[in-house]
Amino acid sequence: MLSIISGDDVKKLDAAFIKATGISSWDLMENAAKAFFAWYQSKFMGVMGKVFVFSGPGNNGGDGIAIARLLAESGKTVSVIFFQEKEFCSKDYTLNIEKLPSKVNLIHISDFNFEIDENDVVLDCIFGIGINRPLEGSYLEVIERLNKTQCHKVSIDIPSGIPSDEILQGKAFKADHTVTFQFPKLSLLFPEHSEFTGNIHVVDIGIPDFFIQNFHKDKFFLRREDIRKFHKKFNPFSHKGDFGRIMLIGGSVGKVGAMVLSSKAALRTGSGLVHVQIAESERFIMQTAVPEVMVAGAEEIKRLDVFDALGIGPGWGTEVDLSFYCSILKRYHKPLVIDADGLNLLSKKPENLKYVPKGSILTPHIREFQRLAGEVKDHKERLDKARSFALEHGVYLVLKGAFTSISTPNGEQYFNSSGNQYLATAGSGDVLTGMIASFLGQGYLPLNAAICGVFQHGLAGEMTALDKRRGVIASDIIDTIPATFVDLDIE
Ligand SMILES: NC(=O)C1=CN([C@@H]2O[C@H](COP(=O)(O)OP(=O)(O)OC[C@H]3O[C@@H](n4cnc5c(N)ncnc54)[C@H](OP(=O)(O)O)[C@@H]3O)[C@@H](O)[C@H]2O)[C@@H](O)CC1
Ligand SMILES: [K+]
Repeated sequence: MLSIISGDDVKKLDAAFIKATGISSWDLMENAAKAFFAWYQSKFMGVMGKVFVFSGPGNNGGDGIAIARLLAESGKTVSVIFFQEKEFCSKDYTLNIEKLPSKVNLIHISDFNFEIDENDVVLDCIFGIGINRPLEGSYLEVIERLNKTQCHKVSIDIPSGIPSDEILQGKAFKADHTVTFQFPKLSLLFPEHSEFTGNIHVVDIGIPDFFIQNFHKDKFFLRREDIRKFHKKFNPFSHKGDFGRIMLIGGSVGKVGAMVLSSKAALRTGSGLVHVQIAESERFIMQTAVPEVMVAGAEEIKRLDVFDALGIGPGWGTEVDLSFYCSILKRYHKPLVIDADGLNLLSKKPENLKYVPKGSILTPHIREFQRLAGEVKDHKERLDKARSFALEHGVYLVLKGAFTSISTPNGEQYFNSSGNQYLATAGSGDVLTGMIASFLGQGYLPLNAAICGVFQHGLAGEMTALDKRRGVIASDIIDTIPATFVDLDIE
């Protein structure tokens, strides 16, 4: 798991790492350049065009010049386009200029004619996390011109113009790929910046995560290799009771499909027993669609505590008797999952939030969260609000979207890295509810249930999109859940 630290802390981290290990700041830049070069070789070596490296005056520009050297040594035709004479540039920029082989064309921006071909590659090393004001003058002109140029575009560390932790003011470089060092900068995860970042790739520059943790505050980036450790182990002696008994509550008239999806997803995620509480008239549809599910009667609703987890909300409608909802929340004493109409009903009567059992998992998408917590001006404020909401109510708040975030009752935030745009399809949220409720019912801690559910839901989306792309529907995601266990090597 990678810790996400602020741009200001990166500078302190660099200084502390250099002091502790005795390596030089130039070595660290060289590590960054080599890490980028390895990425480039794996992704871009087939691209035969020329490489244009646009280098700003700071260390981001210095990275670019070191990268230009490595690319030229590998046989590429490389030009460096610079903005400032070296005496106005950072120390490691200057050192790298001195090491640049003569075969690299070194061109001042005022002499550059912008003859860039479709097959050429532009590396954006104008500004990194040291940007401290909106772009202007020649920087702005060049970036606007590059944004209109057809070619391959890659940003180093962060698209130039975007600050590391804040929302962009003004313009920025539009990349097809952003190759970021060590961990994704927080602002790369904001939806407002998706048109600039392109695909995000994190490359390791050799600062161990335990070292970074000295600086970390409360934000983490979840990657595929992290997921195994959040899973419980089962063995051949495990029986269906060990896999949990859950109850899903929702499915009003005409909306029982949501419960079909949630309950199937829970079964595919490994639940031993799945009960559903739905509108009486929808019983036949439910049992035909998912024969493995048991439809709950009045008796089960009375004895809620026999269930290892509840999932409330899919297809429930907003006409539900609020006193019935409230009685469920008051009588159930373990963490549960609330989604969709379960959340909308809480927005209608926020005082009921106090009855939500501590450690429960709430899974709003952006609009549902807005109904619950109020308007925000941008994603940064939304994330801050999600954090304070989770702290205040003692819940795990799963804010769904690209890089779904999980805010915890102790103020931490975990960002998911799996998934794609094809998950934005009807019923996808119902699938996630079923998955998280299933893990919770299998005895996972709420954080682990949320992490495994969110990651594998995203992974199932990625895997099913391989041959379906925008044709992915929620049922395909469910069908792919078992393959995610295989893919991650989880028994
Ligand atoms: N551990 C790591 O992660 C490592 C990070 N590394 C790399 O270092 C990068 C950070 O480098 P950095 O701190 O030198 O900042 P960077 O973004 O190059 O620019 C600062 C310069 O720009 C200027 N300036 C600012 N805004 C401006 C504007 N709007 N318009 C005009 N000028 C503006 C500012 O000068 P000012 O005018 O404010 O005095 C200053 O000269 C990081 O992103 C990564 O690529 C690796 O090398 C090694 C390990
Ligand atoms: K950059």
